[in-house]
Amino acid sequence: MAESADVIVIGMGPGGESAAAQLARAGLTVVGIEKNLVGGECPYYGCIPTKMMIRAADSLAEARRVADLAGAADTVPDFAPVAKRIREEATDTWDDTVAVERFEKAGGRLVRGTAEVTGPRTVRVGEREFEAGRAILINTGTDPAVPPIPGLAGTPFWTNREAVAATEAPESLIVLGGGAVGLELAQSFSRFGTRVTVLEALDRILPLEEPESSALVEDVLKAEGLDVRTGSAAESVGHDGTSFTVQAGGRGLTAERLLVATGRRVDLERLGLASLGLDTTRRTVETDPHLRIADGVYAIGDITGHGAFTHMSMYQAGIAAAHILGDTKTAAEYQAVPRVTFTDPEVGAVGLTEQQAREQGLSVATAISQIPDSTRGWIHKSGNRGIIKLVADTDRGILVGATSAGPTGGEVLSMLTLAVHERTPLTRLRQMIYAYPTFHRAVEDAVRKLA
Ligand SMILES: Cc1cc2nc3c(=O)[nH]c(=O)nc-3n(C[C@H](O)[C@H](O)[C@H](O)COP(=O)(O)OP(=O)(O)OC[C@H]3O[C@@H](n4cnc5c(N)ncnc54)[C@H](O)[C@@H]3O)c2cc1C
Ligand SMILES: NC(=O)c1ccc[n+]([C@@H]2O[C@H](COP(=O)([O-])OP(=O)(O)OC[C@H]3O[C@@H](n4cnc5c(N)ncnc54)[C@H](O)[C@@H]3O)[C@@H](O)[C@H]2O)c1
Repeated sequence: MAESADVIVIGMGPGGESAAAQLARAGLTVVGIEKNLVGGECPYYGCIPTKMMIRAADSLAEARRVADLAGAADTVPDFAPVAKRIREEATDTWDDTVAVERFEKAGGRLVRGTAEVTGPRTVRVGEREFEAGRAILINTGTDPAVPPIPGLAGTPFWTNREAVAATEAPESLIVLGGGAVGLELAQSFSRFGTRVTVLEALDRILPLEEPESSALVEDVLKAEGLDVRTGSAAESVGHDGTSFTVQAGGRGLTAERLLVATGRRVDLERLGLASLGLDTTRRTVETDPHLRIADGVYAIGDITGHGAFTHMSMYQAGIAAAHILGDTKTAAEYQAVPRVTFTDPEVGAVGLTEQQAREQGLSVATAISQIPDSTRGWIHKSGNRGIIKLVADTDRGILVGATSAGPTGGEVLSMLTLAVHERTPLTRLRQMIYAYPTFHRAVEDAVRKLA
């Protein structure tokens, strides 16, 4: 006989966990189904452990800047404290007991296993059947995509999941993919002494961001000694028991480790979405403004295709949970989706890129200011590379997109996110007071240039 609950949450990623707890606290009976770890990719294999690596790697880079600014500092990189932090503070050695207890304390019931949707109100986990009285909420996220490169399958390559479990920095590393995962890990390991090569198939790294951001980060990485090759897809991979060999662009590269960071994949077929009459060959599911993919079935997070970020998953969780609880007014808005790639310099961006704005037929004006030309950037000196780029819709007199790359670029982004979100008139941005000497004063410079 089917076990019943008001709401069944499939996949307890950041958004699933949050929505499930909200709904349980509101008094609904909630079953959360998770096949691996409650909390999902972000705390155990993604955001948190990688940002711990970045924090440590950046401290090494900052110490190396002492020579330019304040005398001398010797650094002796040691990966052991990072590995220890990731195990003990971030992941409890990949144990989710604390998260499970938190969910149960909120009133939820956790079921371990792989769930499959079998109908608009029914879910199967192995031999067990579940029936949802009110809703099914899907938050199953993504897995690393592994390209079909000859020789790759069967080798002991890393994805982000193995990379964050490293106990030492490898002597050498080849990174396939110059997106956020590849670059954050490439720069971190390099700062610990790893010899790093990045192979990006397209003609620039960070291809989803502004070309100026791609050029900036490529420049900085190369100056730090990373070998960054764009327009360079791996043709074959080999492993001799000790090291990897990668053929790319007619040349052979060798390294102790290989990191595959070439994007993510979803399997809507295995999730059973055909039972809802949905097309399971797609890479994402189509949601309505309340995150419904069918009557009474909600989807949130990476699988919705609105940005594979924890903040998106959490944002959508709030809207879906509210709708399940009867709030039919609050709807998802996506005109100001912020994102930050935590390289040094950080690349923050919100809304549309210039190319996206032009493709939408907007009447576009752009302006760029250089962080080193700002007073704060000039004072900062070492490690001051960065830009502010604004993308305006001149018909409406508002910003539709912006990039904030530089030291604390992700933090400076906040005011630009607010401006895009609130559609603040450019005239008002011109009239506001920007504190001196901050990095965000470079925004004022760019706003003036737009005029
Ligand atoms: C290396 C790395 C670094 C990242 N850094 C950042 C960052 O700094 N900032 C940021 O915002 N984002 C970052 N991300 C992205 C972020 O991790 C994801 O966007 C975030 O985890 C939200 O994903 P999600 O909610 O869709 O679900 P996920 O976190 O992917 O969780 C989905 C859960 O569902 C479970 N599941 C899947 N299928 C089933 C099933 N059939 N039955 C039961 N359970 C199932 C999985 O086991 C998993 O626990 C990073 C990602 C990576 C890989
Ligand atoms: N700071 C953050 O918020 C953060 C950090 C990491 C990941 N994420 C999220 O996780 C998702 C996955 O990140 P990702 O970096 O794996 O994916 P991505 O899609 O951002 O980048 C993958 C890169 O690999 C390249 N590529 C694809 N196939 C290749 C091949 N065979 N050889 C060489 N290059 C190849 C692509 O052109 C692309 O540039 C992203 O969508 C991102 O939103 C976010």
